[in-house]
Amino acid sequence: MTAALSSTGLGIRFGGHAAVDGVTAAFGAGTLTAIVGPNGAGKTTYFNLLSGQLRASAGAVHLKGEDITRLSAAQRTSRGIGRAFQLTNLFPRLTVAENVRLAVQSRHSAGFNMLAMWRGRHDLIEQAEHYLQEVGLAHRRADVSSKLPHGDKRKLEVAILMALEPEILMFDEPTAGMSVDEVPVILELIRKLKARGDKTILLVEHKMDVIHSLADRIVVLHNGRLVADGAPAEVMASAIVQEAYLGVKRPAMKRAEAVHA
Ligand SMILES: Nc1ncnc2c1ncn2[C@@H]1O[C@H](COP(=O)(O)OP(=O)(O)OP(=O)(O)O)[C@@H](O)[C@H]1O
Repeated sequence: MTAALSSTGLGIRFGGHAAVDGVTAAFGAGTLTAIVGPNGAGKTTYFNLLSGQLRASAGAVHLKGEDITRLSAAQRTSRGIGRAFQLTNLFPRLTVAENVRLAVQSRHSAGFNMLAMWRGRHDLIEQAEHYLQEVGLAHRRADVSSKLPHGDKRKLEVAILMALEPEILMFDEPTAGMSVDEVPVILELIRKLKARGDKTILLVEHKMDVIHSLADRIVVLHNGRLVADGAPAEVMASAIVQEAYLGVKRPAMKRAEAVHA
């Protein structure tokens, strides 16, 4: 079966350094894959290559069989690749509701800049309200987004992503900087998206409990290379992961600590 999203020999060099080095992986529709690896392993760079923020110096990216390697990030978004950034896709001066409405609107019209068009479009307003309810931000609908606490900004980011209704959802450390009691809210949202069964979800994550509770599969990157790919239990038990990744937390793994640094 054709993968929803795949990379073949994907790579990029910064100067002489291969940040991502020949990564081949395929992500099936309805699956959630966690991308893990030590700091500097190339996870975010790999995400950037898949979503089009960076152009590959080698290899290809395919979306449902179509070669999208040369497409811009905006073209990939319009084809169904959605990514939650680290808060960079919020309009800080707009309210929470306006941010989500713009995302809904972008699916229904060409423009991002016509809040006036909302008059009379109760169907779109209701859709935006639905996503706000889903992420538990309805009570914040009139707040200016720049004034939100960090956790609420992350929830808003997820609401915006959901409102874009992408087929592929990419989350880069969605719970980073969140308080302990906020983390489950985001995890529940991702779990719900997964339960729909029609989304392909990629998640860069450091927290092992999060990975274990959500992932169908784990891809491990190390020094830009894919070093393991499989079911969570199998991958976490593999020697290469124990040494290269989990090793950073174990006293005997001085070498892995050096890699981590
Ligand atoms: N724009 C860039 N220019 C030069 N080097 C870069 C650039 N972006 C990333 N790198 C380098 O590429 C390597 C991979 O970085 P990347 O941020 O993808 O790792 P990561 O696995 O996401 O790390 P972390 O877990 O710390 O976020 C690192 O050595 C990093 O310094």
